[in-house]
Amino acid sequence: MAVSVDDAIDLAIFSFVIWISFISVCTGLLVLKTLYNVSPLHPLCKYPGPLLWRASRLPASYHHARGDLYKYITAIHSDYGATVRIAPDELSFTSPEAWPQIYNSRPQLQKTQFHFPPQDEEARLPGSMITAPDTEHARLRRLTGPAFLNSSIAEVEPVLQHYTDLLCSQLTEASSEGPQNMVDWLLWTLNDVIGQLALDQEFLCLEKRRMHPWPSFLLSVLKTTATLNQFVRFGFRMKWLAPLIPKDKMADRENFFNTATDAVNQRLAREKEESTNSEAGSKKNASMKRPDIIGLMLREMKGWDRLTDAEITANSVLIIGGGAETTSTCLSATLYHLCKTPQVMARLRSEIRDTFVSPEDITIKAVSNMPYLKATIDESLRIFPVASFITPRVTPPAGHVIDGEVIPGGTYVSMGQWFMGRSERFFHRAKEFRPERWLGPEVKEEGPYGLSTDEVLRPFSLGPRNCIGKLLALAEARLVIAKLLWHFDMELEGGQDDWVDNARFYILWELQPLMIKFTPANRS
Ligand code: HEM
Repeated sequence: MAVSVDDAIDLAIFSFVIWISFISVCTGLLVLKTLYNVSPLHPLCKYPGPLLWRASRLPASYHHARGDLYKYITAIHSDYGATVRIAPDELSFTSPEAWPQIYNSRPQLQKTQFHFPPQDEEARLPGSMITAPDTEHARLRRLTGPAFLNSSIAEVEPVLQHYTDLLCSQLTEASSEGPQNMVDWLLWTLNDVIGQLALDQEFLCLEKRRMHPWPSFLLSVLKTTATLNQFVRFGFRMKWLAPLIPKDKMADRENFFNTATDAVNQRLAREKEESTNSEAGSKKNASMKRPDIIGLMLREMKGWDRLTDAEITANSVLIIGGGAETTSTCLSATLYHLCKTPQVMARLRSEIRDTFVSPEDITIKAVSNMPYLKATIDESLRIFPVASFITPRVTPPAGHVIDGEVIPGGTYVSMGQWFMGRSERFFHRAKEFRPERWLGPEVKEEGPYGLSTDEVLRPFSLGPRNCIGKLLALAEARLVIAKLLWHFDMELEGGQDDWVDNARFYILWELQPLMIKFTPANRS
């Protein structure tokens, strides 16, 4: 049937009116919602915060994607107080009492999923422990936890020693070429360690002085994720956003998952072979032929209570993503503050050089007994908390008491850790890098708030979903700092005053180059 010109015009006008009505209704609803967000009717109306942030999630999402959200949260706490509203449905707390109420309550508050790569429909691997729902998480954590105990770390010590020594010998060579970018060197070292521990792979980052494509890929994914997740927060589905991701990135992703899965499969096949060949048939002996986290995990699994191969792969990938960049950031920040504070550097150098006659004496056990070294790392995690913004939790529908107030259901809640670490409210002379504050005779120094230093901050979070790698991270950090200071004298190249200020936090940190001049230690 032929359509007349008049009919076509009517249809076009009708469509136009429908669209205009639709857009007007949506805009009207949006305006109403925005007005409601800042009205006295909103359940969070009594919590202060900048008008735009209370009205819409856009400012928080924008700054999250730019990597400077932590700075804005800090500024909002400075301007508006201890508990602030950083989005229509989100609060940030700074009262230390709120830590366990958010991160260690019974039952657990649900963890939000907006900070990690979303599980799309075509996900190649199951979720890892960091995103798993609580019930599943408990099982994953029970099966992987033993691989991160002090006794397990002692077993993988040869790997940590090997790469720390390699870092020192490579730096000895490179130091004659001029100042070195320690952000790179430390990333290379920690990636070499974690590649060996998590996937039994030699990444050869230190040897080739470059990042291995896998950790590079994971870091780039995390940065893109910080942006994509903001769209997901506004109701977009990951599969709608996928076409926006360049084809070569998708190919990298495919390649990454294939090679990671192959690596784990090879490692598991070797385990089976070694287990069969083992003279005594003892699984314990087989697992420990080459010390790594997979071997330690497998040793703990019994009968039906096991991780599937895909779960081992997913969690190994998580450990690569979370285990190297975190510790290397802590180490970069520690070196930066040491170089900026010569009296602290001198005291720590004396502690290390007076204790150890030769570098072979520097063991994980020995460095765990050095008070000033330990205090220096604690102080570094105070002034530059690697987890500046720990994943928010959501209050249950019936509400939840935090810091003496009933917080309405469905509210996102988190702690302003960056603000707390730098606040005169909690720490005397908070801007100074002063490890001495952690060295009280019996207890740690008491801050203005009346709490000892280690009660204010939780750099590794707390509760059942805290950092599984805390002991490993601290062992690595102490070992690397002790060996670097034993071998070298160090000096910053120029002031680099903006180094901290220029850092960006997505899910992990992106740091500016940290240029340091190294000279072999003067032992006269
Ligand atoms: C200075 C170094 C580190 C810091 C400050 C740190 C901090 C944290 C924090 C705050 C969390 C909780 C995240 C959340 O609630 O979303 C976490 C989780 C986690 N971290 Fe670390 N981390 C460090 C090093 C490591 C290392 C070396 C590893 C492994 C080798 C590791 C593996 C993990 C894993 C697997 C989780 C998830 C735990 C779970 O969900 O049960 N981290 N980390």
